[in-house]
Amino acid sequence: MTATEPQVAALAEGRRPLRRALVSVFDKAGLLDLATGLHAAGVEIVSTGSTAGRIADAGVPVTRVEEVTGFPECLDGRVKTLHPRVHAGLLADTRLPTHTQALESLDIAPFDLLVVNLYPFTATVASGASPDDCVEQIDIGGPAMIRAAAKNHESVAVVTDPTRYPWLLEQAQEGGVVLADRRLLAAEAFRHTASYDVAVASWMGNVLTSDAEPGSPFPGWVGTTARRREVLRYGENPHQAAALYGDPEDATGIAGATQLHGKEMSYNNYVDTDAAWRAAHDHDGVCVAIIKHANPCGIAVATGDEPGDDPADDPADDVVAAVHRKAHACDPTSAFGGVIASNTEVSTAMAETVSEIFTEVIVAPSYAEGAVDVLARKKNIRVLTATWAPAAAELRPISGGLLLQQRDAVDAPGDDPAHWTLACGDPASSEQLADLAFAWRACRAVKSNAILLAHGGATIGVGMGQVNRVDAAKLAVARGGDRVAGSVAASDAFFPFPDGFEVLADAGVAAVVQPGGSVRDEQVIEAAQRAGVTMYLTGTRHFAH
Ligand SMILES: NC(=O)c1ncn([C@@H]2O[C@H](COP(=O)(O)O)[C@@H](O)[C@H]2O)c1NC=O
Repeated sequence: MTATEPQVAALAEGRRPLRRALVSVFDKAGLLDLATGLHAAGVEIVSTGSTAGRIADAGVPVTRVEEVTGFPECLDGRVKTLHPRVHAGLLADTRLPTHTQALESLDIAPFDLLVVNLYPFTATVASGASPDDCVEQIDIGGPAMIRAAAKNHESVAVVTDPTRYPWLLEQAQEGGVVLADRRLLAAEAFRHTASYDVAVASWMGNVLTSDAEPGSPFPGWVGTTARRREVLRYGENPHQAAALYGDPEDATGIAGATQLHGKEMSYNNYVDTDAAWRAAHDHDGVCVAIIKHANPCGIAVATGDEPGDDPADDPADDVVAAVHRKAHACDPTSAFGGVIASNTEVSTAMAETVSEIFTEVIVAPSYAEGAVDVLARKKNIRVLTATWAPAAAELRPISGGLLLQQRDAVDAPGDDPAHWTLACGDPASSEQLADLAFAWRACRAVKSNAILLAHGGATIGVGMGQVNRVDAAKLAVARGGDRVAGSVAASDAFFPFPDGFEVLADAGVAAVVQPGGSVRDEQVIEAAQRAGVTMYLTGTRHFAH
């Protein structure tokens, strides 16, 4: 038989012809178009159980895999393709005469194409299915075939993603798949089985059983996989290349945020937006956080005194706009070029104010009608919607390894003022207690050492990232200016000496909340007593490094 003109052209391009395909897919989307197209391109189709049934029902010729193996599918589908006649056909390197001779002597035809997608293990686990049902959805034969074909990409093209079918049919019509594409497909295939195995191994080691040490939530192994979502213009600095990774199908959190307007997100935008989003979700009720370089330059919450409650209020004003104004008033100088996060819908009134301020990013769960148009008056502001989906644990790379810790949620007993200990002074008034509770939650968003001053449900001075608590207190007081007298303060960790506290007392702070637990607590409390300052101890610490 002599080659046709298109076949000669295809061979000259290095295309490997597709003569025989094995198709075994759980997700049948696009299957009939694929089978019809492959058949039209002259490809012989071998297929499993219900995949073969669908193809045959569509009137496309198909060979059932049992006809190839001479062995029935058995054990409820646990054994279908796990047979030397399948795997020899997928693994024979047809460049090698010894392999082709072996196939001939065993009367096995090679496969040029494998199309497989796997049992939906992750979706089954997510559905809350029983352990037996989850185990049943661990695909064994599919990954075995994918790995075999991917290893043998010199001879076989392997497709695991149904979105590739139209492309595959084009290749079939053009005479086959070139080696460069077979290599790409093989890499995709191994990533696919690797991600699948990470999901199975994580479930087996964390849910079905656990090798964590007694009292510890951490398993003996962690696996994580991520795909490139976006190449960023540059990293933290212009000379650093950077990209965003994650699960492109996961629309949660800041990595999965939707951008409604503005320039592309930068590396620093992502870092700051994540910090802002987290800060805005550390509070119940309406909260707006403004972040710069991962530190707050203003956080505020609704206290019930905002516009909207009183009929005399300006109808064009509202709670979230007022909360944003309070947050912005903390440090307008630093808020220039900041990132704003609101844990509630952004109103047009808030959008009007924000549109007057140079802002890098604004993120919220939603925007009132017209609010995005108002924000979009500024060409560059990035406007995002996102969902709040905090991970239970956080990974941080260090040289030579990774640190893993539980997320620092503000839900410890010490985060509830009802569990605080009044160490000295008069019990705080209800307004002061509300401000102390707010300050305590807000200081979790500040890089240590953190001292945060608050009044009226808003930060008024933040001292962050200092290597001693005295300087953090001085910075907070300097930023608070004439608003400090009568305000309240929170310290993210204990005062090791009275000096840091004394900076606050000298500036007129009326009440302080801190974890306590220093060997010099007594001296610190005595200093508070002398100064007539109310001091509460939480017993909980909120370092953020
Ligand atoms: N056990 C086997 O030999 C086997 N071979 C292929 N599969 C899987 O069976 C599914 C297709 O089965 P069906 O054509 O019956 O719908 C595919 O998701 C494929 O990955 C198998 N099933 C699970 O391991």
